Amino acid sequence: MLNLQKLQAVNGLQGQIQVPGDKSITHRALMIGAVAQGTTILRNFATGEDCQTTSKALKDLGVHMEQNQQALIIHGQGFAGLRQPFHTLQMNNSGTTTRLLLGLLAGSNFKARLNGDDSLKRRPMARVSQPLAQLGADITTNQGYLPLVIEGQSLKSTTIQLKVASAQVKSAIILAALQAQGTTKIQELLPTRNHTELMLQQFGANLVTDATNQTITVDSTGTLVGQPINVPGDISSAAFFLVAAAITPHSKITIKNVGLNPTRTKILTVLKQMGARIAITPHTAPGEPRGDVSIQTSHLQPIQLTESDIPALIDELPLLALLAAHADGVSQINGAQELRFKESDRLKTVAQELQKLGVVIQELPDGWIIDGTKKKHIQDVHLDSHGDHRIGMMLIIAALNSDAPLTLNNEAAIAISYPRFLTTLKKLLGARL
Ligand SMILES: O=C(O)C1=C[C@@H](OP(=O)(O)O)[C@@H](O)[C@H](O)C1
Ligand SMILES: C=C(OP(=O)(O)O)C(=O)O
Repeated sequence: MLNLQKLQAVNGLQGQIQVPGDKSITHRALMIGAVAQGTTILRNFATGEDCQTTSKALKDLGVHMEQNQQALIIHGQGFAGLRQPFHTLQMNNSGTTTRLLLGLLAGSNFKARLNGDDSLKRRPMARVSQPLAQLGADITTNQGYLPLVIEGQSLKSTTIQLKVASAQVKSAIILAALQAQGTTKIQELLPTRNHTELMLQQFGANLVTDATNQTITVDSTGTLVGQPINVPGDISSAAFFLVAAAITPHSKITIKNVGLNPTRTKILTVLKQMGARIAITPHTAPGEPRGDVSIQTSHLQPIQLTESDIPALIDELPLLALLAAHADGVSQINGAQELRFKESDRLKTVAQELQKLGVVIQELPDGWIIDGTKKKHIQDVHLDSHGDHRIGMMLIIAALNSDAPLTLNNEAAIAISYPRFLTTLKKLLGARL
């Protein structure tokens, strides 16, 4: 149990920090590096538990990797270099590992069994096994959930219309399409993060995107060649501190080297729309866009968001609820039903935990209504992450401005994406470590 009373922001948040490398990009670099030919050198990669789950699974599949102080070196031997694992592949808490790996293994010449922790076992896998089956994949799920068995098949290309706006599902299909005979067309429901597409283009895949039609065309004729990848800071991790500074008096912070891929930056747009004093200085480096982001304490206006706004800030929505609780008016978020399928049912857990803090928040089937003008007294000092890293970190930020004796249960979940979160937060608070 974490004592949150020790983490009060008495003098605001100040200073300059960096956040860990992007989790989504790290998962992809590990997997694509593993099936490319030659050496992939990965710098500034995410070291949280989810990405360790990916590297462990790849090692279990026979991929050779070594780590020195600055870089992870992956010795890829093509798709044909993957080997049947000796035991069940453990997906732990990571949805991205599970779903992308299914795409990677769909065209192999062996069988693998995948399982996960209790949270992951509650998350839907039919959304990925069904479209992969259209390419000829053979996946037997436990009624749409883990554990599952995948038996590699020779795959045939086709056209696939995605039924959910999910970068994980899209990426799984793209990774399978690289192994399918012919040309696969994927039609997205809404644009989602495009790190898989950008990285595969860098590695030499034959992949074309059409932003106007939201289609991706993948041909298996390209050859993937190992690449150097310098991962930008994770905007989804940076967001905790951006929101903390915006809502905490006397704050002014800068986060260096944050990933600024437009499919991920909606939180910055929304902060601006809400009136946050934010400045972005882009870098000119090649590869994924990145830059420095500065923010100060701000007077916030309410916001309305609908379905098309959601994918580009999907993981920041718990934080957005907290921002809305500090805005001068009533905010409404709709079209966010995907939050029910994350590490926890985030629509429910966010409402439940913020209500403990006296926030006036109503859970809707697909979002929330949050009245920032009507704060009640603290209802319960015992907060809970529900084993969900993003809920845990959001609650720590929510508690910064309270002098109540608050505690956080299940705080260990933070290590899923950000093991050093508290160290960095304490640095910004000026606290002794
Ligand atoms: O592709 C990815 O790396 C991710 C996609 C999103 O999930 P969905 O694809 O399920 O929306 C996001 O919530 C997750 O944290 C990471
Ligand atoms: C949903 C998340 O991750 P995953 O789906 O990979 O478990 C997340 O990091 O918020």
